[in-house]
Amino acid sequence: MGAVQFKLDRIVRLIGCYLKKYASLFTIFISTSIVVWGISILMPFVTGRLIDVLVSDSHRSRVYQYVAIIAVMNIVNLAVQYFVDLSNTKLNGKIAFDLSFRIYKNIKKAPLSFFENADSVYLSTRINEDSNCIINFFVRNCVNFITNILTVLFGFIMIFQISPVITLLFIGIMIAYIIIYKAFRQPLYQSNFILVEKRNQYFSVMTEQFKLIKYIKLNSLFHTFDENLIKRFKDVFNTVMNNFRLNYLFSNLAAGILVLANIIIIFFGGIKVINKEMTIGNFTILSTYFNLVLTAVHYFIEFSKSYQQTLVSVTRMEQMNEVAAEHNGTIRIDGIESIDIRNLDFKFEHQKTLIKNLSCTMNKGNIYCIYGSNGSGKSTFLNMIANLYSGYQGEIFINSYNINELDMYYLREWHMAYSNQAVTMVTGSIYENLTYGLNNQEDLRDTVIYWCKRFNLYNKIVSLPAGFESDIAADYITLSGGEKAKISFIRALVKDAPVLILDEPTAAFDKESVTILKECLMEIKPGKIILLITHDQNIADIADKIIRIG
Ligand SMILES: Nc1ncnc2c1ncn2[C@@H]1O[C@H](COP(=O)(O)OP(=O)(O)OP(=O)(O)O)[C@@H](O)[C@H]1O
Repeated sequence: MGAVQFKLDRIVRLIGCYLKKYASLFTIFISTSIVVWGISILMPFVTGRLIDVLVSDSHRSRVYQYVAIIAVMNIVNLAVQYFVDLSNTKLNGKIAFDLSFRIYKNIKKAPLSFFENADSVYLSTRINEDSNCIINFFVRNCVNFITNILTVLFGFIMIFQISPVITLLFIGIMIAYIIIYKAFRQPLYQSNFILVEKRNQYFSVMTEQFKLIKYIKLNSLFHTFDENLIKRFKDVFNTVMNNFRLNYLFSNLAAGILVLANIIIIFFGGIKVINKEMTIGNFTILSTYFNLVLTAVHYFIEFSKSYQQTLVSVTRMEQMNEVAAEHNGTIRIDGIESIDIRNLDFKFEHQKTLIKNLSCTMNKGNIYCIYGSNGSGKSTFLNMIANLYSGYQGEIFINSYNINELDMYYLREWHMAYSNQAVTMVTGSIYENLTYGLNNQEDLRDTVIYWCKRFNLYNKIVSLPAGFESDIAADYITLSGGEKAKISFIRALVKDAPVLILDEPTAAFDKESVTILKECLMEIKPGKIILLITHDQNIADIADKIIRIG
């Protein structure tokens, strides 16, 4: 019991705060559920009494009385059930969102290295599936667990009053059930763990096919991808079947005992009625309460199955919740005058040194070209200035502050603009993509239009059916590589931050666009530090200084 208690504590630790946040919804849910339960528990008794009134020669008015009571009970039951379902749906939806939102928020603050080997679809399905499972389990059972215990107790008392012998049968059932549960507990947990892991991984492979659709088509890899999916499906399917067999065995062993018990009670009860030792009404009450109790016991069988599933989700959710956040300092500065790199050494784990003893200073009003061969560490260096990597030797200063002291989230949000070679588009309109994350987006429309015209993108956008408001998906494939690169670059320009970081901005540009980009970098450079990675000598000639990497 201690262990079970401890594990329930873990569930409450994860979602306890929502009990307070949604206290009124919980109150409605619990109170209405108790009313519905109360009616269901009293109904067999009233019905049994009605049967006895019908069998005996009682006055008609007593029959009417019972019928009226039963009718009222049913109507109240129907009406209250609506509020049970409504509050249940609201609680499930709201808390599942809150919990997954909290975990997403936490995970996003994890160091970049956490994501390097993590599959995004796997992670998001895992978080969503686990939060739904935990909330569903908690809301479904927070009332049902208590009412089913009460049902067992109440039924126990009723059965005892009518037949103490049958009460012994009932105790026997409970003992048999506990033995079965103890034998199955661990295998159920393990089987559920393997199943959810494999299911999430399979879903991730499935989604990957759509992400890579262009690649699949271009290389006509349909067959290879199909085979891969079929192979993985077989693996998941075997796991599903093993899990099914185990669950089936557990449920049916327990349910078999219940069926046996039911047959015994009908047999003995029937004989007692024939021998006139029990009235038909009492037999009805006995068998209905016995069935209610069996249903409650059955509930505990299902509860223990879903409890093991939920513990799997709790364990996985705890792992997500405990992912340590990356370091971020507290000092906020407004404006960036200089960036100072001192004796920087950096290597990725298990790799050779990438950046060795690098020192340089970058001041406002200059363009710095980061130069080096493929894989020499240029993008890594820019990421280090944004403080995305830790574990380096040496120091990086911004305005004389070590970047580890600075609130880099704030600095990146307001004082750094970034455009990289792998263009990032988000799901939303083109205009949203051009102004993503910026304040007062509508006020920026003139600026956005100005830069779009300058980069010959304006006519293309307004020719689309909804113009700037045309919706695009994050993996949108009908804009050209150059057009996407222009959107990414314009977004960085519109942000108008004191530091502009450009990682191969011209890789997809035509000659004319490269000239325009050079012109506009020259125009804006007086107020900014511009860091530029390029292999294009044609653009490198606007640099005030070359920083060599590797
Ligand atoms: N997160 C990472 N973990 C391990 N190795 C990494 C990681 N990111 C990059 N690397 C490796 O570090 C090296 C430098 O990568 P980086 O992207 O900085 O090179 P680059 O100079 O910008 O190259 P390119 O000119 O080809 O764009 C590469 O060999 C790359 O494989």
